Amino acid sequence: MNISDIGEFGFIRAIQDHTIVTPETVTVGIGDDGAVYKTTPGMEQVVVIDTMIEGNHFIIGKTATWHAVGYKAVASNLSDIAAMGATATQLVLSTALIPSMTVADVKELYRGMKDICQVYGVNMVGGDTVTARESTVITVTVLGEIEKDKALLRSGANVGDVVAISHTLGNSCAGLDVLLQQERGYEELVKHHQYPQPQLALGRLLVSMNCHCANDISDGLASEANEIAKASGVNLILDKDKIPFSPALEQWCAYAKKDRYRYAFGGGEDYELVFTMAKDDFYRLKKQYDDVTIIGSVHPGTGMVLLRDGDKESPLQPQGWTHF
Ligand SMILES: Nc1ncnc2c1ncn2[C@@H]1O[C@H](COP(=O)(O)OP(=O)(O)O)[C@@H](O)[C@H]1O
Ligand SMILES: Cc1ncc(C[n+]2csc(CCOP(=O)(O)OP(=O)(O)O)c2C)c(N)n1
Ligand SMILES: [Mg+2]
Repeated sequence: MNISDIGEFGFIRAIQDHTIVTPETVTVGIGDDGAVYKTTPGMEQVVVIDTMIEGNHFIIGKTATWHAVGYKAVASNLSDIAAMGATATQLVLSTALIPSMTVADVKELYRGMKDICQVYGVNMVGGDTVTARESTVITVTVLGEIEKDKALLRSGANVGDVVAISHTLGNSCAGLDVLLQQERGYEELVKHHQYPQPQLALGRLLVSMNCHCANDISDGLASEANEIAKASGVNLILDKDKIPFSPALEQWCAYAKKDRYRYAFGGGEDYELVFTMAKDDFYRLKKQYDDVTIIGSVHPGTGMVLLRDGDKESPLQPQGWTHF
């Protein structure tokens, strides 16, 4: 059965179960002209949006399943919420779907979204449905909350801060290459590509540990580090040999003759956090959350990123994934 067989209202009926995870915050969910939800007194509201397009962001049967597409469409939004240091609360979305998409596939797409919403306590409170001619487009908006004046901004890096990242870089793009080249194995890399984990818990810890500045790594470290340098009006110096990689990525690079730095700087979709804070605060953080690594430092400057390789320093251009 296709979605054109059940119509728009049949479609909504098919997906509206299990959309509310924290009922105490939702007065009206799916089913009316608008959703009505409660906010926590004293908290500021945060809103983010991200779109995924078939062909550009995923190829069904080759780089993703519908379940993974749903999961990742929400994960990329939650990653932006994490980069602000906020908690996620509500979600609305717009789906442009091809009429010949099967009801089973749509249910898988929504199962992926509901699975990650369940993990992070986010309610799906509404959406919009239109038909697409050639490729599916999914736009998700997530709402979140943060204590007044505590949001982690790209503009907050201070001279003297360390620059650090969470976990390791490059796994998602390497996983994409594994899938596109139809190689076997490397499940860990493939999982990073299909099911990225938004760093919400770390974002909250960063807020509590006086972090000055954060950005999520959706377009590659080169691009995100340059955004911080520019927004903060400082220079970042990154040490090439301090960038951490997973053993799985190193194995893949050795096998496929790929450059791990190209993955880290320009790969994108890692959804790790890059952040800056005072060194003492970083070591306090490290005691509570070990999977963070110092990769550089913040210096007076005009908004550049310099990459230190041995005793050479050269500008790291903001090249990464862009849509144009
Ligand atoms: N089409 C658009 N219309 C309005 N604002 C936009 C548009 N695209 C991006 N922005 C805004 O520009 C800023 C920078 O976006 P970007 O660097 O792409 O963030 P991210 O990498 O987190 O998606 C954000 O505040 C974002 O909301
Ligand atoms: C089939 C396919 N080709 C290429 C990519 C790689 N890719 C697509 S979008 C993207 C960057 C992140 O997407 P964007 O929409 O810019 O996220 P944002 O920065 O807005 O969070 C990357 C690396 C992919 N995921 N799938
Ligand atoms: Mg964007």
